[in-house]
Amino acid sequence: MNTLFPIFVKIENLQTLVVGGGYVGLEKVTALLSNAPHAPVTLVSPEIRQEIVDLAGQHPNLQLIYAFYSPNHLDNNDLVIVATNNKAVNRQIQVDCKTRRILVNVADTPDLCDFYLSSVVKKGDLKIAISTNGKSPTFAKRFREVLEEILPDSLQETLDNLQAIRNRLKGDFQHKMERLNEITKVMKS
Ligand SMILES: C[C@@]1(CC(=O)O)c2cc3[nH]c(cc4nc(cc5[nH]c(cc(n2)[C@H]1CCC(=O)O)[C@@](C)(CC(=O)O)[C@@H]5CCC(=O)O)C(CC(=O)O)=C4CCC(=O)O)c(CCC(=O)O)c3CC(=O)O
Ligand SMILES: NC(=O)C1=CN([C@@H]2O[C@H](COP(=O)(O)OP(=O)(O)OC[C@H]3O[C@@H](n4cnc5c(N)ncnc54)[C@H](O)[C@@H]3O)[C@@H](O)[C@H]2O)C=CC1
Repeated sequence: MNTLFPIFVKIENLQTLVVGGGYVGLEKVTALLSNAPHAPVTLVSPEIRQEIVDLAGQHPNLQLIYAFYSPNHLDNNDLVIVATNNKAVNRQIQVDCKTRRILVNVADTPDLCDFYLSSVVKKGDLKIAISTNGKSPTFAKRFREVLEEILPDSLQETLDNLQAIRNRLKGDFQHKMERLNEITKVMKS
């Protein structure tokens, strides 16, 4: 069954905590900040990879805490991504998050995740998130590369033009919808 419900989150408006400062922590922080450079993110870990320290140098909104996880680190956070190399700690953090109704991702344990990260294709304002329902992240990565290759850079111009037309169109909702459907019909051929 594929029951995942995709949403696009305004991560700048939320507080995100990443637990674990290793390779996976780096991947997840990079994923967050490459989409939203100003998103407020805190990373807690006794040891933190140099690449993450460098990222914090470029992003004042990335706060580093050198400590082992404790439940008070969850305070004021909306989303938590767990990436320690200790399964028992990961599980405990997941339980703590559920108690507090905080959405949680445990990178190495799909069954403990409330949400998955996706492969992200971005061409200007167009963003496509790819999921394989946890089956093959590598397929998601490869498919992202295929889409990045085939989507033309001119897409942004098309979106800008469509926005201008959308803003100019007068009339009721029905009329606008019909016009915009008419104008974009060419995409289907
Ligand atoms: C369920 C999910 C939960 C989550 O992490 O959110 C999850 C779980 C796991 N990943 C594992 C491994 C790898 N993950 C990647 C890469 C990515 N993983 C991402 C997402 C997800 N990974 C979620 C499902 C997404 C979906 O539905 O497709 C991407 C898309 C987004 C991101 O992480 O930002 C990002 C690609 C970004 C890009 O480049 O576009 C690579 C390849 C690589 O890095 O080259 C490998 C090694 C190869 C392999 O093992 O497949 C393991 C085994 C760990 C172990 O063996 O210890 C588990 C655990 C398990 O499956 O049990
Ligand atoms: N979902 C995914 O994409 C993938 C998941 N994994 C899994 O993710 C986990 C982490 O992998 P890596 O980052 O490569 O490991 P790593 O060993 O590079 O990093 C682990 C980090 O966790 C920190 N840590 C340990 N105990 C902690 C605690 N109590 N509180 C806070 N931080 C703590 C360590 O200081 C270290 O910085 C592994 O269990 C691995 O199996 C691995 C590859 C891909």
